[in-house]
Amino acid sequence: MRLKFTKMHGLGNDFVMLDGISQRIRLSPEKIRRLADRHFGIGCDQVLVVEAPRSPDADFRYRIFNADGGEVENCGNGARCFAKFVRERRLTGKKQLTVETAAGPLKLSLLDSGEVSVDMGAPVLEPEQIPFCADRRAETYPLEVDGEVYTIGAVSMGNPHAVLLVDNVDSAPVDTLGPKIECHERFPQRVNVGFLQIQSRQKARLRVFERGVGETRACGTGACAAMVSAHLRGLVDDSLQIQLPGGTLTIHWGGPEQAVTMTGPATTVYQGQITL
Ligand SMILES: N[C@H](CCC[C@H](N)C(=O)O)C(=O)O
Repeated sequence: MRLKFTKMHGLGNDFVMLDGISQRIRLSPEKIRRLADRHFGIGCDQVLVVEAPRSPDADFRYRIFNADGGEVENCGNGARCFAKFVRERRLTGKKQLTVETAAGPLKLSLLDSGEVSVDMGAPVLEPEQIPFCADRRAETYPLEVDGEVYTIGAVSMGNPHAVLLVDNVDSAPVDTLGPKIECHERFPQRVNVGFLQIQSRQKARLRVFERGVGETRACGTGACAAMVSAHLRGLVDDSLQIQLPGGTLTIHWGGPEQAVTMTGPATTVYQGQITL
């Protein structure tokens, strides 16, 4: 199978973008892993496949696959890259888009600045919907890992996130604690793990160990989940600048039942073809 692709990134969280409208795409988990492999394939954190919408209310549908081959529900950085991708490929002339994802519809706006703003929908906080095993909904939960108890927030942005507060992200145990929490038994579908350093009520730093990938240079849904968890704990205002290793996202959330808005860049790196 010969595939045309576009390599893109959102703050260094990188993607192989595939137009599934003008080319017929059949991808097994093994083929996804091959595309994502940084030595035997193109190399990326996620593979995104753009398709025609199933609903008349949407402009497109897009599917998201982690580097390990698993399909997931949502991808914030990917949503921004998707919006730029469909404009650049002239699949649409619109600047306001509705896209179907496995987590539901997202509304995206291409801004004159070149950045993209995404209405990420309202966070999900009920443990069984995250999913996370807990007796009741709370702002924070104790989580035991190797005999030590950590305090986490648990939030879904369509995909599951655990959020830990740290004094300094540079010294956070991302590589050691990240994978242990990713596969913790209380997260039956595994989980993305965010390490959040709050600098003020308007600024924070974040590193994310992503489910199915490992640490990435940025995580859009992770930034949204971290903001929600910090807001629930009364630690930040309604608008937060989050600095990730790859750059900064602006996240806005007014409180429970309200949508989270994420704004940031999307970058096209190159186009190519691959035979799988
Ligand atoms: N690893 C995530 C999917 C990609 C999310 C991330 N790249 C973003 O920008 O939100 C998961 O398994 O739920």
